[in-house]
Amino acid sequence: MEQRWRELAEVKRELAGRDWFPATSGNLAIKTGSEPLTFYVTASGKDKRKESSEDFLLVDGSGQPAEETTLKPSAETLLHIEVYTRTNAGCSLHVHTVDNNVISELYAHEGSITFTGQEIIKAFGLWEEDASFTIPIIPNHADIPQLARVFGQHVHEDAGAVLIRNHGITVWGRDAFEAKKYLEACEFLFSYHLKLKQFSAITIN
Ligand SMILES: CSC[C@@H](O)[C@@H](O)C(=O)COP(=O)(O)O
Ligand SMILES: [Zn+2]
Repeated sequence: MEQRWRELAEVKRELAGRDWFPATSGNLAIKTGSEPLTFYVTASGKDKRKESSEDFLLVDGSGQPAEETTLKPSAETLLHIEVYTRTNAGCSLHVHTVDNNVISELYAHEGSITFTGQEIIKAFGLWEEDASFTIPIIPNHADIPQLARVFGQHVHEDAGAVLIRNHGITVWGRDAFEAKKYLEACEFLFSYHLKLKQFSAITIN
């Protein structure tokens, strides 16, 4: 089987092991060609914890299947297209977790959340002692083309992350390794932040 398929299957297996695909949520993509754009994306509506030869399908730059298939591309394929048309990223990952949903709700009114003073920020390639990492938070538009347009306004670098309010996070990187590293660092920061908030509240009250 093709190398890119195997890489994406490996990422999917690891994220499933973390239980980051509740209730069929989540979708993953990996670029296979740039001119013209083609990428593998998860098939829509499946339990992403399960593994099969029908987990991914190849799509083109408009999100249509690039080969004969009965599979439907992820409902959120347009977001992955934003990543691949605006940057040189090679892999994009979207997961729903309780932590990323709670963080997105808590900081939605600010439009972003910024982390600083944490060693794990180095995972984003930020090595200075006072480095900070900001993740934009966008509204969860039901209309996917509109969601993709708003999402695309925050996609500038080859690696990055955007939270969708009470929905989930989409993270991308130059390759599968970097995208997964970013995702794990984001979820680490969310979990840390929520725990700290909870313990601080208990101590104060
Ligand atoms: C029940 S999960 C909600 C879905 O609408 C969506 O947000 C999601 O992440 C999975 O959609 P999919 O079409 O399977 O890629
Ligand atoms: Zn989703």
